Amino acid sequence: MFDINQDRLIDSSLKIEDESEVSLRPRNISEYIGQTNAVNQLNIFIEAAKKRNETLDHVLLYGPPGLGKTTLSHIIASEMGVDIKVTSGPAIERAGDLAALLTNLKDKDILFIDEIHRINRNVEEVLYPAMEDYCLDIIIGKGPSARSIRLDIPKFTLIGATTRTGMLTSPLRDRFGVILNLDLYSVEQLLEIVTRSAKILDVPINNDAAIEIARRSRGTPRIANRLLKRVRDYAQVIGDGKITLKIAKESLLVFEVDEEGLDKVDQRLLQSIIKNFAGGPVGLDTLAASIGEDKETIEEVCEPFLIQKGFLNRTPRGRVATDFAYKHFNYKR
Ligand SMILES: Nc1ncnc2c1ncn2[C@@H]1O[C@H](COP(=O)(O)OP(=O)(O)OP(=O)(O)O)[C@@H](O)[C@H]1O
Ligand SMILES: [Mg+2]
Repeated sequence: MFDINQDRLIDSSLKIEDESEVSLRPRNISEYIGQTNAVNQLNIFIEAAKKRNETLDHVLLYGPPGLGKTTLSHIIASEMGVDIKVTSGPAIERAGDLAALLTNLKDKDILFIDEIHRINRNVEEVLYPAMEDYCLDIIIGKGPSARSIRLDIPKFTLIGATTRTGMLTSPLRDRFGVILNLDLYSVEQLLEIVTRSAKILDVPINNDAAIEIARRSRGTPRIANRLLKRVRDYAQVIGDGKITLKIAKESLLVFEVDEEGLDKVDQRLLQSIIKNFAGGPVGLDTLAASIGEDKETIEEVCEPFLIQKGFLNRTPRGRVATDFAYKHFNYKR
């Protein structure tokens, strides 16, 4: 009936079906829930740039996947009243690709580069003068007759998104005037998001059911929206279409998301630290090998949430399971 033996439901990376999430995407700053710190700062910079009729300074957004970096970039563009071109680090293969993108922009336009930490080294070097002086240094010819010419490009704004600033080289990081960190969302904020999305999707939902979904969304709007859609399917097939607390709990059980929002990977990770490594400390490499997941997923997807929730600590000697984790799985120290 419900074959959910698919990928990780709780995975916050973008899936094909999430494309329909575009309709759930907030269009302006007033619809954007939470991230007050980032939003307040942005409001000021946008206002100031508009007053001076200048280009917005380059912005770097960082935080775990699915927290709204892409959404925020589109909102910045619409608040500034400019166009935005979207690309990603791995998509820009050669310096020439970047040059083509940049020369096609207009003054004040935004170039959004997702996963900017995965940008090619040669391409990155073209970005430096582009960001700093709005120009490109192009080399014409080869060997002794080669010469370099400077080409002016429009005064654009670069918005870069990355999961961790630590993965950026410092010359690149230093060229961003504004660096904003997006935090995991609180249950209250996720509740607002679930309620808003349910309204847009036109599914009736009880408040206690919405809280349940919010609680199990690992602090991530993308997961909240995804769980809401799956629970909606369940409600329509098993129930009468309305999402009640009972329906929400039942379906989340089928999807193997526990009461704290931990999925199978989170559970395996914590249980492995407890059972195989006596609670830790255990190094990331060893841990990754023991549960057969890659390091990046553990660091960028699992850990921020597990640390926020108090299940896990990162120490200089490795990862440690907390008392709370022991209690959650009913293990004794
Ligand atoms: N502040 C918010 N308020 C309401 N909904 C939000 C908010 N932030 C994100 N969302 C919802 O979550 C979805 C995912 O957001 P988005 O694609 O912007 O994440 P992201 O940080 O760019 O993720 P990734 O790092 O994977 O690219 C959006 O489609 C939107 O529906
Ligand atoms: Mg994105």
